[in-house]
Formats: sequence, C-alpha cells, structure tokens
Amino acid sequence: MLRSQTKLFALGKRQLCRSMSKSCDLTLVEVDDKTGIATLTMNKPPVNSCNLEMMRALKDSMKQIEGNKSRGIILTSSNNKVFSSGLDLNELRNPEQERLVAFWKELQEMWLTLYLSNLPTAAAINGHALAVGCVMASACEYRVMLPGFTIGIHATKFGYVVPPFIVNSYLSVLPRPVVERALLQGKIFSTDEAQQINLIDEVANSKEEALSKCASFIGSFAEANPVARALTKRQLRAEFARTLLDEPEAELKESLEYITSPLFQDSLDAYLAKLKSKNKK
Ligand SMILES: CCCCCCCCCCCC/C=C/CC(=O)SCCNC(=O)CCNC(=O)[C@H](O)C(C)(C)COP(=O)(O)OP(=O)(O)OC[C@H]1O[C@@H](n2cnc3c(N)ncnc32)[C@H](O)[C@@H]1OP(=O)(O)O
Repeated sequence: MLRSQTKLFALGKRQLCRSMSKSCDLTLVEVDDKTGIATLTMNKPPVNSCNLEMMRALKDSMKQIEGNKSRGIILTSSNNKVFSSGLDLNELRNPEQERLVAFWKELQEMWLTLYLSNLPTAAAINGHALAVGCVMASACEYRVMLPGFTIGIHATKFGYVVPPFIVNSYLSVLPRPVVERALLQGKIFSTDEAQQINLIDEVANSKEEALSKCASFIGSFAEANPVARALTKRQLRAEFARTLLDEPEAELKESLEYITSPLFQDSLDAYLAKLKSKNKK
C-alpha cells in the first residue's frame, strides 16, 4: 500500500502515555484512498497484549473507521512475530476492583464492536494469535495467516475457565465438536493445522500477500448493498452476541468473581512466573 494513497491516523496517545508504554500509538489506521479499506494495526510492544488502554484504542479505532465510511477493516499487527498475545495478564493479577471492572467492560465492548461491525472484517494474522488474540481474529469474517505461527485458546491449560462469549467466538467459525475438543484440550494450532480445520481461510507467504488477500475478500462484497449486508450480518451473529447484548452485567459479575478467586489468582501467579522465567534462562 503506497503511503501517498493512504490517510494515516493514530488513536490511544493519551491513554498510552498515561500507562507509560514504550510507544505512543497503540493502534494505527491507514485508509486506502483507492479501495476505501482501512488497515487497523495493533502496535503495543512487545507482544500486543490487551490492557485496558489497548482495548479502548482498538474499539475507538473501529468506531472511527465505521464513522469514516470505510469499505472494510483489516486487523493486523506491527510486530512481525506476534499478532496478539491476548489479554494483558498483569491486568488480571491482584487487580484493583475499579480498574478490573473497566477492563472487563472494555473487553466486552471491544469484542461486540468487532464481532458486530457493520463493515466486512478480515484478519491478516502475521504472528502468533493466542487466547484473546485468537478471539479477535475469530470475530472477523475472514482470516489469512502466515506460516510458522500458532493460533488458539489455551485457557484451560493454565486454569482459566473460558467465558461464554469466547466460546461463541470459536463457535461462529468452527463446528461444535471441534470447538469442544479444542477448548477442553487448550489446543494451540500451527498455521497448517488451523487451515485444515478451517480456523483460518488462507495462508499467505508475506504480510503484504495477507493484506492483499484480505482486501480481495472485502472487495468480494462490492455488489452487496452495505445496509442490507450489515443488517443481515447482525441477524446472523445476534444469537452468539446475545449474552453480552442482553446481560453484560451478569457476565461481568461472573467473570469478576472468578478472576478474583484464590484458585484463579494462584494459577495466574504460577503461569506468569513460568512466562517470565523463560527469558531468564
Ligand atoms: C461458569 C462460567 C464462568 C465464567 C468465568 C469467566 C472467567 C473469566 C476468566 C478469565 C480469563 C480467561 C481468558 C483469557 C484470555 C486471555 O487472553 S489470557 C492471555 C493468554 N496469553 C498467553 O498466555 C500468551 C503468553 N505469551 C506467549 O506465549 C509469548 O509471549 C508469545 C508467543 C506471545 C511471544 O513470545 P516471544 O516473542 O518470545 O515474547 P516473550 O519473551 O514471551 O514476551 C515478551 C514479554 O511480554 C510478556 N508477555 C507475553 N504475553 C503476555 C500477556 N498476555 N500478558 C502480559 N505479559 C505478557 C512476557 O512475559 C515478556 O515479559 P518480560 O520481557 O519477560 O518481562
């Protein structure tokens, strides 16, 4: 995509500076003047983990793209090894109640904004997509992944119960028996395995190729009336979004109780220690 053909804007500056992250642009949005397709790039070093500010920036970017009458959204990463490492686990560890409530509500809203977007959505998965990283990719309508990476929801492996809307994210892409086995095993798929079960639609050999394949998918709706398309998509997806649309408070309460339980906190401590020790060896 040529720089001269794109409009570039960034969100999340203020929030990011407050959270003392390394970069000042959590998300980058480029809109191709020719195609009208927006590329939304996650840009939170080192691994695009989703803290409160990141999820807010993602949600705000998506709303801004919809408001700008773009023709579609491609979600990707500025990191060439990691698409997203999922929720920022530091947000879940010994959380301060007010921030945890804001964090979980933001997760709910970000997921709903992406899952029910009026626009065609596609993910150019140019790195590992773990847990909520996989959930975000699954919430899109189309997925193109680069070889040599991994994707999946491994929550049960480290003692996390999978919330219903995350189950639904998988169910909107994969058949129920596959979802059941994958979630209960905490299965992480290689690119090849993901293609075999249709968790991803295509494999591309470079990020540019992945973006181009995503753009072709979005272009395939050129003949569809955008309003009719959006309302039909909403109808098709409403069932899986029902819990969060109708009872977000109940889902919030259940999740908060679980996250603040000693059982969860203990397994999180052990998991984080393991993750950190990897880099000390
Ligand atoms: C009955 C109904 C009840 C309903 C109850 C509901 C209950 C709800 C509960 C809970 C939540 C469950 C949902 C979970 C979803 C999630 O998304 S949890 C996040 C899970 N993600 C991971 O486990 C990813 C872990 N990371 C990695 O595997 C690797 O980092 C990587 C493969 C992504 C990248 O590897 P590499 O490039 O080698 O980088 P690293 O050196 O590993 O990482 C750099 C740096 O970042 C830290 N880090 C990595 N991931 C995270 C993260 N997700 N959060 C926070 N920090 C992370 C890592 O520790 C390194 O830090 P240091 O440099 O060592 O300080």
